[in-house]
Amino acid sequence: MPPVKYQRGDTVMGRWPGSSLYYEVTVLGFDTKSQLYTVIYKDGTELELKDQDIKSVAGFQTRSRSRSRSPGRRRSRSRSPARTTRRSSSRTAAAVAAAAITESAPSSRRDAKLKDVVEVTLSPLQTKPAENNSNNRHEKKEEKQKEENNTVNKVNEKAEAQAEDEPDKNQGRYNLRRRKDDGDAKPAETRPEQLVEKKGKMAAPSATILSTPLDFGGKIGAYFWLLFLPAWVLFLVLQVSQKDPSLANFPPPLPALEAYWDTQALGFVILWILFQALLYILPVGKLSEGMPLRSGQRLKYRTNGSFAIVVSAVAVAAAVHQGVDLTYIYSHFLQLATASFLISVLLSVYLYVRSRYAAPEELALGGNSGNVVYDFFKGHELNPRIKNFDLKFFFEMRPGLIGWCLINFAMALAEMKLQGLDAPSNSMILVNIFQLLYVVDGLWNEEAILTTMDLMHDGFGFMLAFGDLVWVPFTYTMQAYYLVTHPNPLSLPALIGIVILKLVGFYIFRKSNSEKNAFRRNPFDPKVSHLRTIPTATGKSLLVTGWWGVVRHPNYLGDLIMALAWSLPCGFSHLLPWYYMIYFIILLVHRDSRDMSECRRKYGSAWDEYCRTVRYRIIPRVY
Ligand SMILES: NC(=O)C1=CN([C@@H]2O[C@H](COP(=O)(O)OP(=O)(O)OC[C@H]3O[C@@H](n4cnc5c(N)ncnc54)[C@H](OP(=O)(O)O)[C@@H]3O)[C@@H](O)[C@H]2O)C=CC1
Ligand SMILES: CC(C)CCC[C@@H](C)[C@H]1CC=C2C3=C(CC[C@@]21C)[C@@]1(C)CC[C@H](O)C(C)(C)[C@@H]1CC3
Repeated sequence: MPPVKYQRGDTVMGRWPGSSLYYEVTVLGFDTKSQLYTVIYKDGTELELKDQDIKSVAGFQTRSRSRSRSPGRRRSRSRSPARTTRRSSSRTAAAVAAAAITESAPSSRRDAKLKDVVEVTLSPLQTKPAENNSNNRHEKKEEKQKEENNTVNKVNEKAEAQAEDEPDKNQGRYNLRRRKDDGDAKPAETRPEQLVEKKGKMAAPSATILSTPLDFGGKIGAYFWLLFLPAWVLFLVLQVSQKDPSLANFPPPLPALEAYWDTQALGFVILWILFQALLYILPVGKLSEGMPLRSGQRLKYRTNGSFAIVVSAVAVAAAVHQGVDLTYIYSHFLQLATASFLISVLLSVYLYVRSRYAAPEELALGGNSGNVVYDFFKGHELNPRIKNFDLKFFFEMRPGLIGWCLINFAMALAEMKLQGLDAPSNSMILVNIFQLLYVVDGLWNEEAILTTMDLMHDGFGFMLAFGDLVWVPFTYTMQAYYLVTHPNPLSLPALIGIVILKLVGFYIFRKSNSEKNAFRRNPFDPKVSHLRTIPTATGKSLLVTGWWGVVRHPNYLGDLIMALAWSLPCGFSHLLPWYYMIYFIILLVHRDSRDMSECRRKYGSAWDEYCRTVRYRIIPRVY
């Protein structure tokens, strides 16, 4: 094995893909497996380069002073992938990297240019594992399509682009591998000392595993959240079960210890999860491909969520028909929550233990700090699987999500029973239908979850396990639970107004999520190919018109409008049914800033350009 020439933190000259230009870069790490250096350009763009595409700074500085080309000339040789419009061209990745220096010339500059061209053209295709061949073909096609898509959008640049097209078209052939763009976001502003270096158990001896900066208050924060989140759910469950759940009755009295436990409740939760697991593994429905991983691999997911919810609904209806009293869920809410919590803890422990044996490329960079508690909380392994059974996907989309609808339905039955009604109240019907629509839509468009942050970037640990099994089913049902004993009759105009609000929110949410998903899957898709984009150095582009040109997270806007429509049917007597709305604002604002810094790290100046073009984050002209 050749020695590792450059060390983490070294400043060297890295070739810009598809050109003979070299820029000053900092080495972030070396992957012994792929034999590639991860380097960061001055504008924050990260790429993976081969050893022969890196040169020491010393030789360059002397030569470049006498031989630097004019920017115009430089541009005609190489088009920065992070450039789309004339306006942006001066600021983008390569251009911003102040230290752009032309290729060193061993004897004469012409020879050097020639040498470069030959070097690049003859560079062999990067060979990938045989089992990925079809995927690779797909990826290449997709990349080509992306490139074409970008070219179509660059109206102002047509002439310039023509002259520059060749290097980009050939990019797939160069051995200058692009930094993969799935989950390997590393901090643009990261200086080597900020990077966490860790040797994975199964890693080759010198493999450097990078981790993104800590989130959620770091290591101390992880302790806090581990204690706070279960305590908060307990508080909500106890508070909502009070006759008067107002803040005047805070804190709710703690029940005796034995009141938390019911073995039958644990049995029901386990049965429910197993039932959902059975539906998930049935060879029914589509097999969808996830986004490319750091290893280049694309996982396959069984996206049969609609099938699962339909079968679940039939099973529940059959059970009710057979005389099963679903109001048990209402009367044993605390015990069911405790049982689910226990399962989420056991699941998280299992996930953490198995993650210790995972290969480095299987780890989530966000949960790879080296601190046991933080990594346990945030999720260490990106896509834990038992054979083809994807644990993160399954738990995020099935038992808790479908369980949420089951609990809401049980609350409607409990309302009828306790209030002596023949049918649920209007408010209860609205809450049930609205949230059912949300879940059914999520399952119907299950494939779209594969391009969300959780699936692409976040590891599977306590946060998501608890979120999926406890948080979603036992706190998202707060409105329905509240309505069981706190009726809130709605006037017809109020009802119509709330329905309209929900539909508006749903429209924005669905359209924007589908637009991004369609674009990420195939930028050449006629549904999205007319949209303008900003290319980035990773090969992915960013939408700047359509929904993603209105605000940076149009899907969050739609989701928040829907959340408002879920709380309104409960009226204004108490704060508790508004809990979801308040929590959701905090969650989405935090998620937005997490995503902002991830994208800044991934896309460098292309992201800045996007933010300059699309100025507001979630609410147009407000935030
Ligand atoms: N009910 C609930 O409890 C929750 C619901 N949600 C909902 O789930 C859905 C998914 O949300 P979430 O996973 O947070 O994030 P998004 O689906 O918004 O995904 C963000 C990613 O989209 C890509 N992206 C960002 N901007 C652009 C652009 N201009 N063009 C193309 N791609 C872009 C980036 O990934 P890349 O470039 O790498 O592809 C970015 O990391 C949302 O609708 C949200 O409201 C989320 C959390 C909780
Ligand atoms: C416990 C923590 C404080 C927070 C945990 C957050 C999780 C509960 C959420 C993170 C992202 C989620 C998504 C959905 C449910 C909530 C969690 C898991 C989602 C499946 C709901 C249905 C939607 O249609 C969706 C877009 C598929 C959602 C994806 C994100």
